[in-house]
Amino acid sequence: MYCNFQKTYNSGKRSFSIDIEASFQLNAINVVYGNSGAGKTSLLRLLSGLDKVDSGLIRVNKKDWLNTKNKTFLPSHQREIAYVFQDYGLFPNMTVTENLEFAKKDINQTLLNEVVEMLELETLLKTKPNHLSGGQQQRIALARAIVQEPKFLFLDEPLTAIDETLRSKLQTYLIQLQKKQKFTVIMVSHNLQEVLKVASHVCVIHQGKATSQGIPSLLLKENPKNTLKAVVISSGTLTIDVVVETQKMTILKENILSKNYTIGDEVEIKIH
Ligand SMILES: Nc1ncnc2c1ncn2[C@@H]1O[C@H](COP(=O)(O)OP(=O)(O)OP(=O)(O)O)[C@@H](O)[C@H]1O
Repeated sequence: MYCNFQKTYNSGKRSFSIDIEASFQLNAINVVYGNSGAGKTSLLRLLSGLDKVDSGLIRVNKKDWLNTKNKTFLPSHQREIAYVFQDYGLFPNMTVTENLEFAKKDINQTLLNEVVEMLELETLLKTKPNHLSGGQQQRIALARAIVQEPKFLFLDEPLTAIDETLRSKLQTYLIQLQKKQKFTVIMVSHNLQEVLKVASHVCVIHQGKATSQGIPSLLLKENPKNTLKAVVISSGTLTIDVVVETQKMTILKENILSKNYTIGDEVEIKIH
């Protein structure tokens, strides 16, 4: 997927311009990474056709989703995208089951059952979204997107409200599911650990521009001041392994006890 487009958002006296040239890998997990306000959500909305660009091109498999030169504009539903919004966008008047079943005609029951189990939704099925926590609603929004069996899954910070243990499990599930279903994921994240775990391609956004793109280890090289947070769970040598698709990368080995850390302390680790 290739895009090169421009858009200026205006609200009152403030304006924000996006000018992005980027490529995303098909049948892979791509992460859009950047600080708050960098333009990540805007990029996703423009790629999906929810917002219209001022000028530019989006080309997917030699087909134009958008080309302002010849006025091509494929509406969102024709791009075969399922979108998980930052505010979840669930139907408040429907139960969880109804929200999920409404997502697709002739829903794949096997996939639905698997997703309900993996996202731990069994006990929530008869409840309406406004009786649920943010993390629970986020899981339902993710489930609803997956059962649509889209070609493209656009995820805007889909796991932020979910506790760490379940988040890690869901990241692993997303990696496995992507390999099985072979869809293309474009996922917004500002969590470096998440990028390293799930992404095979990363696009870094800064002030509305794509500043670097490539495999996640490239991102680390280009941002050597990035840090990871870890909690000391045992004494001895601290080794952190990060699996990036086929690569295994040891970030740092150091004797933590020599620095007077004790079990339970949070440590920040610089990436070399
Ligand atoms: N419809 C709009 N009208 C005016 N300004 C907008 C509009 N949409 C986005 N912006 C501005 O564009 C900038 C980028 O917003 P965006 O939500 O894309 O950032 P982000 O990287 O996703 O941030 P976050 O991580 O905090 O969600 C912000 O300054 C925002 O105020």
